[in-house]
Parts: sequence; C-alpha cells; structure tokens
Amino acid sequence: MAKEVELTTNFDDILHDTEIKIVVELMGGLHPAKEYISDALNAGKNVVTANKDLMATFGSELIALAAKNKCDLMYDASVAGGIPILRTLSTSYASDKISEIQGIINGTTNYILSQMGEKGLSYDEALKNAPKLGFVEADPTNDVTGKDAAYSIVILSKFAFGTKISINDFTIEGINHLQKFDIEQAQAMGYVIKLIGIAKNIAGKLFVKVAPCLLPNNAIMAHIKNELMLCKLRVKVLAQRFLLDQVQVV
Ligand SMILES: NC(=O)C1=CN([C@@H]2O[C@H](COP(=O)(O)OP(=O)(O)OC[C@H]3O[C@@H](n4cnc5c(N)ncnc54)[C@H](OP(=O)(O)O)[C@@H]3O)[C@@H](O)[C@H]2O)C=CC1
Ligand SMILES: N[C@@H](CC=O)C(=O)O
Repeated sequence: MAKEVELTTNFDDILHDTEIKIVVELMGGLHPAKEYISDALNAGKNVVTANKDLMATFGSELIALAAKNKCDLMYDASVAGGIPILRTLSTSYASDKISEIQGIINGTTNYILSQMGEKGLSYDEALKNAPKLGFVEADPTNDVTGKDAAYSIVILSKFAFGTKISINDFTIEGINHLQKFDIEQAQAMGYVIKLIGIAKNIAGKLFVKVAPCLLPNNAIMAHIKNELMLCKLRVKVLAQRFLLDQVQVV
C-alpha cells in the first residue's frame, strides 16, 4: 500500500474527516454496516456498497436517507456485479416492460452444483473447495440455503418491477440438502440441477421464488457453469434477453 494512504480502524476518523467525500463499505452483514452507512450519509458523504443483504433489507430507508442528504448511494456491485445488471435494468429497459427475470444469481451454489455434476464430488467436498475462489460469503450459510440469491431477487424485483418485497415474502429453498444421488438422477434423465431465482409478473401479481430446478441439458442456462451467473429477462419489446457474467476469478 502507498505510504501516503492513511489507515485507521476507527470509523469516527473517516466520519469526521471533511476531505473524505466517498465512503466504500465492503464489510458485509447488516450491522454495523447500516449504522456506518447512515452516519456517512448524514455527514454528507457519498456511499458505495456491495452489501446485498443490507440493500435488500434496509435499501428503501437508506435510499431515502441518501436523497434527504443529497448524497449518492451506489450499489451496483451488490447483485451480479460482474454482469452488471442493476445499472442495465435502470438504464437500458426504461422504455420497455419487464415481465420476468430469472437466473443463476449465486456463484457459490452454481460452482458447487457444477463440481458435483462434472467431477462427481460430494456436496461437502465441493463446498470445501469453494472458498478458495473468493466469492463465497464469509459465512457460506446464506449462499447454500438460497438466502443470498433471495436477497438478490429482492433487489432485482425492485429494479424490474418497482416492488418492495422482503425475503420473508416468498419461498426460499437452497442446495444444502442435495446429494450426489440427486445430481446423478437428474443427469440420467437428461437434466442438470441449478439454483434459480425467479420474479415473474403473473396477471398483475408478482411470483417470486428461489429453488433448485431441473433444466434440460440443452437449455442455455444448463451451460452456465461454476461461478458464472446468467440472468434471463422477458421483456415486451425486446422479447428475451440473456445477461451473462463474464467475471474470471483469479
Ligand atoms: N465476494 C464476492 O464475490 C462478492 C461480495 N459481495 C459483497 O461484498 C461484501 C464483502 O464481501 P467479501 O469481500 O467477500 O467479504 P470478506 O468477509 O472477505 O471481507 C469482509 C472484510 O470486512 C472486514 N470487516 C467485517 N466486519 C467489520 C467491522 N465491523 N469493522 C471493520 N471491518 C470489518 C473483514 O475484516 P476481518 O477479516 O478482520 O473480520 C474483512 O476484511 C459483502 O457484503 C458481500 O456480500 C458482493 C459481490 C461479490
Ligand atoms: N456469495 C455470492 C457473491 C457475492 O455476492 C455468490 O456466491 O454469488
């Protein structure tokens, strides 16, 4: 790190430094991230965060606080930042009508399922290898139980449909109960298992779910492997759009 970069472990040093105009929060979790971001916004600082748990849970409150303080609160990296999808949804589809968004929106689970399917690893073996690659949450529980994908679909629904939903409003099923046997059975029938998040407008009502799904081998999404993500949009004018994450984990 360059000598002129000052380091501190005291948040107040950042808060009271009037030369700091932008605060970047990358600690994760709800607390104290929420308090730090709120304090930074109230101090007139712009904030950048990749914290999807926080934005899915307290996003409306924090966005209102940013507006009140005439500050920017940027969180494009919080959901499939490698695509990137939130900015794309807010800019490229402004004149279109989205009726469905679905996809592989968690890299950890896609990696685990790919490794189980292609290398014949057990769930535990695949999970053990995943953290080395850097995209697993500090506590992988949220990834494997589908909660991380659920947070993402909450934020995606807000951008696609303008809804304010919480992860308690819909069914969430993870991959933590899947065994090698399940993957093998799917393969024997010509399918792969993928953890899919979906938000769909059905006759004016929003259907939202996160669950492992069987996809036929020839489906585009079946070919999205390891940590890659893919979002499929169904839109009125442009029909189907596929947005693929091209991030290479190094
Ligand atoms: N990893 C990824 O691919 C992606 C992650 N994100 C999001 O980015 C955020 C960070 O993820 P990631 O980098 O993987 O997480 P890590 O757990 O690897 O890093 C978090 C860092 O924050 C520090 N930290 C945690 N709590 C505090 C605290 N109270 N005060 C000061 N420092 C703290 C940790 O320090 P220490 O280790 O000492 O505890 C650690 O250095 C999360 O919100 C995650 O959801 C978003 C997109 C992709
Ligand atoms: N843990 C997430 C990455 C960060 O949001 C994932 O596995 O996709």
